[in-house]
Amino acid sequence: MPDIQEHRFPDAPAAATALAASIADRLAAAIGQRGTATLVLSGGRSPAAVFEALRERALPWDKVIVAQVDERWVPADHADSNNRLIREHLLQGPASAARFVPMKNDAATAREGQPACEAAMRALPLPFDAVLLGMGEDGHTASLFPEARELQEGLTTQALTLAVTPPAAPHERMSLSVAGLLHSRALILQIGGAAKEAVYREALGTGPVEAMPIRAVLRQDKVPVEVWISE
Ligand SMILES: O=C1O[C@H](COP(=O)(O)O)[C@@H](O)[C@H](O)[C@H]1O
Repeated sequence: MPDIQEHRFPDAPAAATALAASIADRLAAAIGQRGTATLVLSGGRSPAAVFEALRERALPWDKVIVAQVDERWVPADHADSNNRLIREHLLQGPASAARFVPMKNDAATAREGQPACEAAMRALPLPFDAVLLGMGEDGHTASLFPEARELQEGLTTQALTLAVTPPAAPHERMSLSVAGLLHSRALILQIGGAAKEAVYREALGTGPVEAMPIRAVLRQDKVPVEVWISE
């Protein structure tokens, strides 16, 4: 089992503020030690408030590299684009000086775009300083979905990235693999609300990783995991 540290908050705004402060401290420390910091971000609904609190933090943003945990293969201005979420909620004001390395490229499909995406991720300083994860109520994290035909590949490949067609969610995706997620100094999992906390508690129990891919993060022993829970 990894070192799992839980942080609990009475509501989402309190969790977002505290999590943003913790991430900012981590980035500042990385910049102090290595000159740059690499922050790898999830999309979906959960992280917007964290992004908004984080962009208010005083950091040498030009030394921060922002990359993605996963991306829907849609144009950058699409409502479902994680790229758009990051640009609109984080990369504003002083934080716009950060270097953003999006996953999506010009290829027509995620499968065709994967080699260039892989090269772009491999060109980043490794290990990443922090990876912010979300989790769906089906136990998926990044775009590693239960029952996706690429799930085994995502769990076993040594490539950092893979293309995924979700079985029950829109858009072909690009996702970090488990190996990609574990190229990190810290994995930070956001859990909002009672339903997701129940899924997270279930994932801590026994059962196959394939049924709840978040277990691949919760069962490894290479990278410490922080779980930020809001009620
Ligand atoms: O599809 C995705 O889902 C997960 C969870 O999203 P949320 O909306 O339930 O917060 C997210 O972590 C991932 O980045 C996203 O592409």
